[in-house]
Amino acid sequence: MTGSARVVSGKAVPRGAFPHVKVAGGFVFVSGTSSRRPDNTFAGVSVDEFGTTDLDIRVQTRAVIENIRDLLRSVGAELSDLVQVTSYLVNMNDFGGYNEVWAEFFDASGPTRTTVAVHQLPHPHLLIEIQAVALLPQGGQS
Ligand SMILES: O=C(O)C/C=C/C(=O)C(=O)O
Repeated sequence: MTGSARVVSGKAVPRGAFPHVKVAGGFVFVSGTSSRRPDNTFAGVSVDEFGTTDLDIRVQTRAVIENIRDLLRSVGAELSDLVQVTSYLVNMNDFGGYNEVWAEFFDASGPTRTTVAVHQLPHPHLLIEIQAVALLPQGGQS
């Protein structure tokens, strides 16, 4: 297969036969990433004793970006190396909270971005998933 693919230890295991990251042609391709933790719980999700579920777009967005940061670091790249991002929201009413947290990490010199709403993500507690491409810096692990 083309490129160098990695499943990164210490991160939530992919829920299918695909890697977290693939380095190819000098770029790092990051698979769709959620707020899922290594123990398969989710940041930004709380359920009370009655089963009432609270989903927090700000917490989920921050966790997704931090998960992508960790995946990039596994090959020697950083968030500042991102060149293109696609974000998937299940509800565009979350756009404001998502955008607010985004701006804690990036400004208009950062990656190009496209945000779309999708019908569903791979778990009902997910509000957001992000897929990204970074330029592998000199000294990164291809
Ligand atoms: O890994 C997750 O929690 C969410 C992302 C899943 C995918 O994008 C996928 O399985 O293709």
